[in-house]
Amino acid sequence: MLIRKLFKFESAHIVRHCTTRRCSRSLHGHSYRVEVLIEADALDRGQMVYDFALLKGAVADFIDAFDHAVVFWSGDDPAYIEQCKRFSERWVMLPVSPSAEQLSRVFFRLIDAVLANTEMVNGESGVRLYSVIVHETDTGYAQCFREDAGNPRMGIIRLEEIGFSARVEEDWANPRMFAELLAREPFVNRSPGS
Ligand SMILES: Nc1nc2c(c(=O)[nH]1)N=C([C@H](O)[C@H](O)COP(=O)(O)OP(=O)(O)OP(=O)(O)O)CN2
Repeated sequence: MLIRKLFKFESAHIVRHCTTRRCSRSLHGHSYRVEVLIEADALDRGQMVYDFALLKGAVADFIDAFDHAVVFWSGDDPAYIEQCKRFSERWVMLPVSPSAEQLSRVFFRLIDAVLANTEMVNGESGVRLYSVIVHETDTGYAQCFREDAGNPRMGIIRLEEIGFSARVEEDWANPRMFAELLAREPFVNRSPGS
């Protein structure tokens, strides 16, 4: 069975080498919507695949990292990167260009790592990330499946190569969340309200 949770954020980017000049040469923003689809073949003690409330912790915070942030590719012009960091205290650096496709892969890698590192304490079983959909506009979206997230022909996404600004990390409930994820320290799946 599948469940789906919707998240929203607004952010700015440039997508180098895309076909339109507007997109590849001018900083512009989008109101993104992110659909996170999770599957399981069993239900927890609450008779749920995975309690929606549990997605309001680390998963929500990782997506919120992109909110009111400028998102750039580490392979972009160093002068542009320097100015992004200088004039925006909220920024996210990615090892891939911030197209909708790559954002869906980045979110897949992050959320998959969160779930893999999560200690399930309410009888959840076989909980797996199925897919992530990133809507860049009302009319265009990209959908990442597991085989896309790890596809080297689309670019390797190593979590250690993602960078969040200090301000972004300070805004998280746990500012050490990303460092702990990289260190494979376990998350406990309690919701923020419990
Ligand atoms: N496959 C992709 N195509 C495009 C992407 C992308 O990430 N993946 N991104 C862009 C730009 O970021 C652009 O700003 C959005 O493109 P577009 O849909 O053309 O934007 P509009 O505002 O014109 O949307 P309409 O709903 O069609 O008015 C370009 N392409």
